Amino acid sequence: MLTYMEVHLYYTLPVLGILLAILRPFHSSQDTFKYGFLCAMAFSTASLWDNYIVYHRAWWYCPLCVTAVIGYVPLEEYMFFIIMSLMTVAFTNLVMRWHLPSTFIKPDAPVFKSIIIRYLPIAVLLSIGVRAWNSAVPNTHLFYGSCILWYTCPVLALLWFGSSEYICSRYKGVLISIVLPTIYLCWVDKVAIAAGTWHISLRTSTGIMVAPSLPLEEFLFFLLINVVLVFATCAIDRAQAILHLYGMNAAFSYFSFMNNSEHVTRLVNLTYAFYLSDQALHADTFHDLHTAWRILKQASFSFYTASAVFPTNVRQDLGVLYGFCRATDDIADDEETPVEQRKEQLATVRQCIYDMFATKNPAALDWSRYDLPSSCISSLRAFARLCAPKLQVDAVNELLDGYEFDLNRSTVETEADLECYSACVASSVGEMCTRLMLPYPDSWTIERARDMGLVLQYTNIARDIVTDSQELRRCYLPRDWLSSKESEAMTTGCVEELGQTRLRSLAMKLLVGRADRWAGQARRGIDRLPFDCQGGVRAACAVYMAIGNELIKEKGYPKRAYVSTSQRIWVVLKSVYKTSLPSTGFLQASINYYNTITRSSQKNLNNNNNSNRHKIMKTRKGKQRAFCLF
Ligand SMILES: CC(C)=CCC/C(C)=C/CC/C(C)=C/CC/C(C)=C/[C@@H]1[C@@H](COP(=O)(O)OP(=O)(O)O)[C@]1(C)CC/C=C(\C)CC/C=C(\C)CCC=C(C)C
Repeated sequence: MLTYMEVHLYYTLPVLGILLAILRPFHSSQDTFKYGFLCAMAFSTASLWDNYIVYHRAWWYCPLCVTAVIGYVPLEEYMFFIIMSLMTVAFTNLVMRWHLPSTFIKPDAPVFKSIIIRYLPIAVLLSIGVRAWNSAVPNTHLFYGSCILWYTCPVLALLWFGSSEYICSRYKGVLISIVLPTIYLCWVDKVAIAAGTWHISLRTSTGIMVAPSLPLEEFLFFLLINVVLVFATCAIDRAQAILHLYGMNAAFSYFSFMNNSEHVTRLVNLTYAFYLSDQALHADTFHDLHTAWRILKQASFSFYTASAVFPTNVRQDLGVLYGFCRATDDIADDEETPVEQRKEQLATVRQCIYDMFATKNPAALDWSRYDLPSSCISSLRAFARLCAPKLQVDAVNELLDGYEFDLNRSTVETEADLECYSACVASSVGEMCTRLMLPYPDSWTIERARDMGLVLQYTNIARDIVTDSQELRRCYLPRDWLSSKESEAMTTGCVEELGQTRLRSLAMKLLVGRADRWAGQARRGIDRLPFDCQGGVRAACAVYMAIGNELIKEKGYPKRAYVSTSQRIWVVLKSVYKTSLPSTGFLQASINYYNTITRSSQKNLNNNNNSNRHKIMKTRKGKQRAFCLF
């Protein structure tokens, strides 16, 4: 015999535990609201419904298999409402969280098609619900099945009203999220019925079996309840995305809303966003967001991969910030556009930023005033809407100063110049990222974020020594690290003249000799970020650091160190689950490199480099400080 509690202990709770463990690092306050709201709705409605059908003997349980009965229903059944809701919603999150909800909202879809998609199924569902209500006569064969239909169809009609197009856009994820939990729960049901834990009355059901010991009504129950849960998850994701995009960012501590009318307002906003059809939303708002998101997806697989780990709202903001940074960086870097024109465009961006931070409603600027490429205007509009209200203008202007340094092809003469340039283009980004994640960051945390920017920028430069020279005729290495002949080779694209060993030593000087100064302290800053953002930042930075790791593991010096997709995903998962990170490999690679260069003859290196490198390495003799980011 199998008790109902054993059904939970052997079949439902282990699966739920595994799902929640997998999702733990990705859990956000939005998820807390989703789980809490859907469990509360499922528990409250299912408790009443289940007591009604057990009262009419549609199914019953073996008295020896339950620990207690509340009303007409066993305690374990009430537990099942919560467990099933959590299981299906968690699985849906696992399947669908990797794509940004806003990218599935399409305000420019044809209105007529939208009306048909939205209202025709609603009419069908409501008519089924009414007919089922009339057919649900106790002690008849249609009673149980009809009760399932009148319980679920009206809810499905409501959910379809609030998210039909979104669900259609995500049909693959929706189908997977419905089918797999349904199959599993039907199997558990079959096992329990075969074991005699509970029994479905033939008096109130059709007697049609979908599989041995699995009545049609049970299959219908699990299928439709899972459809409700998945549709509800989609509806909440869509509504939250709309709220965030329109600045009505719903704080998800709804459970405290009783003592704060602001949260009631936000709950009302969430309901209003649920009610809005895609066509009622501004097409430009979503077009700008999709443009920024496409820039991230196409320009940096490292950051795009890592972005999937962040909570949805933060992910969206970081993606828009990336789109702004990339679109404006491309203005400075676009060699096909005359320098003077690029300088004018950069001045226009500065003016736009000035206007943006000078007004209370940055999204309402007159964008026709700014003569910039359309993708740049889109990125700026999305930036104005989602990022500007949370940022300080100084960091944005600092970034533009870095672009101006590049545009003027200013040279990096000393390490101080390199650090200053890197602070402009990377520390500013670290500061902006932090302000998007942490509404009121303290100055210490901001400084650590700025340090992290330096770490990534130095990695970037170490990776791009060859491509910067060959493609941009640029050299970001301090001139006082190089001989005049080497500087000449770098700025004329003849970087290969330096030789592999020299290039490696320069890269190592950047990574192990400089970047690691900031890496350790930057790490402590991550602990100050919101918990649901820490994994993402660790992942974003670790993916980037893996580039440096690859650089050091190479025998020669690669044209551009590359981390494979599978390796990026592995690094992200390692970072997120907080196991040992690439720095272990990085540490080992640095130790190997140190042993190699101290053991092997250094005759082929010039004296200048020798003294510098030995000076750097001497400080580490016996205590190989590696580039330990985490
Ligand atoms: C997860 C996610 C989407 C993060 C977005 C981060 C972001 C907004 C990056 C902007 C990158 C960018 C294009 C900046 C313009 C200037 C520039 C090129 C900077 C260099 C970046 C290289 O980016 P990418 O690899 O895409 O470009 P290339 O292919 O090399 O041309 C930089 C190396 C700077 C990157 C600096 C950061 C991302 C800041 C890191 C700091 C944090 C995330 C803050 C951490 C917080 C604490 C408290 C430690």
